[in-house]
Amino acid sequence: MTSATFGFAVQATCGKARAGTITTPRGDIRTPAFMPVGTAATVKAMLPGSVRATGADILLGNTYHLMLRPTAERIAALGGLHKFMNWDRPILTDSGGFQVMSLASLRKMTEKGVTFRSHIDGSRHEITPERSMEIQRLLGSDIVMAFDECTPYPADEGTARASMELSMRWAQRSRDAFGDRPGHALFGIQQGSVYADQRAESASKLRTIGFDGYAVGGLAVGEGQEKMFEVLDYAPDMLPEDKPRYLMGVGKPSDIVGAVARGIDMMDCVLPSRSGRTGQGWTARGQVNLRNARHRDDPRPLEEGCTCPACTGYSRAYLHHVIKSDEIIGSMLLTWHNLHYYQSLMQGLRDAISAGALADFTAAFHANVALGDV
Ligand SMILES: CNc1nc2c(CC[C@H]3O[C@H](OC)[C@H](OC)[C@@H](OC)[C@@H]3OC)c3nc(N)[nH]c(=O)c3cc2[nH]1
Repeated sequence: MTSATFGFAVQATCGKARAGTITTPRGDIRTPAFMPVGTAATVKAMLPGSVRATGADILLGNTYHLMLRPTAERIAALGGLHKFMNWDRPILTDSGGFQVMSLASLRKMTEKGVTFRSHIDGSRHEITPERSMEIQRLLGSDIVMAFDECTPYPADEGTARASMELSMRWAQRSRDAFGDRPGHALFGIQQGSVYADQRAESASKLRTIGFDGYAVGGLAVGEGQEKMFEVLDYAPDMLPEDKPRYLMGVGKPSDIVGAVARGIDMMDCVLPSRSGRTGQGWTARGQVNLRNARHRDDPRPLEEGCTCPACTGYSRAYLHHVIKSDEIIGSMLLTWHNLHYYQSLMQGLRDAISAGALADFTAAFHANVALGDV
């Protein structure tokens, strides 16, 4: 299905959890959704067709990385990011602030924006809300993130407030610069660290500006799962219930299950792909380290019953061998399995919400993990 405009409809709820559909001109996104990370115009070790085969309806691109190499202007001249990376479904791009603060050197932040030196060649660059909107327009992304500052953790109340208020001024500038682009969405990003009053002020300011979707930012920055859930017990409720809610940078499978139960509709994380490249398999019974010698004679698949190419075509012994030998196929197979597992988890969550059975699903999820891998 496609739609000329950007829309969101909830089909079922179970407690605070929602099962819905985001409609875009490039296709529908089933929610709750997990979005694989395609930082430099590729989901590492995967072909786009493979990413789709895992069940992904949307993937992520990175403003910071792509503006530095090959540049947004070059991608635009070549027909935009979808054509460039051969992915014709929806793409969401982050606005660059988080990456600048985590990757670039010699950063200087002012009210205007952030100047920095590229981590690739040391060249000088500037990102402002206006420049971030321009880059994301040049890339052609379907869902554009407002330019914000992800408040570091921990932050005292004064620091958090100053950071949140700056991000809200940048949110207004992002909205003004984005303009009117039918079929494209602009998402605002709530900040306020772990302070409920600041989270409420941020949400109120974002609602006044008006966005097509709302992200919960400033989490998964070292606060730990307990503290993150404490904030998620109230922060998503402050955002409009008729718009998608996106929790940025999350997370482990148990993070995802807990976030969905608290009203989150979209998530992204490098974990399944990045850990796949280091030989870590994610399964219904927890994490499996394929580098461990215990697998070297094991003829069984990584996960019984999994229908991914790694589990239907290969043994643990083979996966152990190619990972220890640092063979490229090791990254390919484990990335594919992990993304397949994550998408299967999302399908299970969507089905459970639609059946009004999220509590049972959650209990079974934790019971399986507790069994551990054998
Ligand atoms: C991990 N905890 C985590 N990640 C946060 C990201 C970045 C998400 C970003 O995280 C990687 O970039 C580093 C991904 O690339 C490796 C990006 O995918 C393209 C992804 O973009 C949505 C945040 N981004 C913004 N703009 N604002 C945030 O408050 C925020 C919070 C995060 N917590």
